[in-house]
Amino acid sequence: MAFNIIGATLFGDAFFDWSDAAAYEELLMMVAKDGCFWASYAVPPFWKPGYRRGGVSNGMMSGDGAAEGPHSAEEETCGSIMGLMLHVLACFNTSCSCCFILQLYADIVAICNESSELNIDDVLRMQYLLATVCESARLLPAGPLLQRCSLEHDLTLESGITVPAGAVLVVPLHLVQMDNSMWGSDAGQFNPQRFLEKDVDIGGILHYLLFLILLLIVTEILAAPKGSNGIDLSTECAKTESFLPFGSGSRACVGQKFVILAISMLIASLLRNYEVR
Ligand code: HEM
Repeated sequence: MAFNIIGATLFGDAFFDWSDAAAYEELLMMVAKDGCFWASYAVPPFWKPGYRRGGVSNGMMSGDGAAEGPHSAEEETCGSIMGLMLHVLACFNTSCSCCFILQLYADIVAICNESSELNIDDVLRMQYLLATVCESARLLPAGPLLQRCSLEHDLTLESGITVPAGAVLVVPLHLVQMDNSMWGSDAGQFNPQRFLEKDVDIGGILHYLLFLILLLIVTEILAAPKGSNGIDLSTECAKTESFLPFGSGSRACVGQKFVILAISMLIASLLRNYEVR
């Protein structure tokens, strides 16, 4: 009810179809995001007339600065409820971000205390930092897809599907990297911790090519039974294969280790020297 009254007040029914569930959800997300953004600024609350007169326009508002009369007590109450809800959301997000940053900072400080100069070996020991960079690349891969094409031969996948020679196979990175069956029910959430759990090996990701060669040696040449060395190789491989911001296989990005280390080094240097607000 609160959303409908506020929505009708702010956006007008002419601008929005309230029976459209998907659009409604999108609107809620937009309001939530806007709410978090505006919550950090000293602007009048958006349910007050001054908010619109201030010329705020985000595409869904009329933005023409039309004069509003004083709002009713009901509208004010709904506005307060809405504001409270947005603040709870903002507090939750803020506390999550603080936790991540504090853990990162703790990781960096613990290692930097030992030496004054920050070097690659230090960064390689910052497991939480590396995990954070990997988790960012998982949720927001720089490229949306990978492509593969078998030029000469048809390719039969394990599932039995045959991809004809010459057909371009597109791998949608976002879908693979947010696959619940691979990453768990919280696949859509930012959680660097997942890379520190024992069945995901950051070293394996950083040294992916080496990892594949080792895997080949262990599983095929020596024909060692799976898990004989205490690690479930099929799980390791599957997890690593569902982490593809730098591609996979013989055509994987040659710069991937450099990139992860360079980003980690930059973040470590920044967080070590500056307080980020
Ligand atoms: C954030 C930075 C980067 C991202 C997200 C990225 C991502 C990728 C991706 C997705 C591929 C295709 C892999 C595949 O098809 O399996 C690729 C290929 C490649 N990348 Fe990167 N890359 C980055 C930075 C770099 C840097 C810094 C270098 C050089 C030092 C580099 C060198 C290459 C090369 C040479 C290939 C082609 C490899 C081949 O076809 O054999 N990349 N990269």
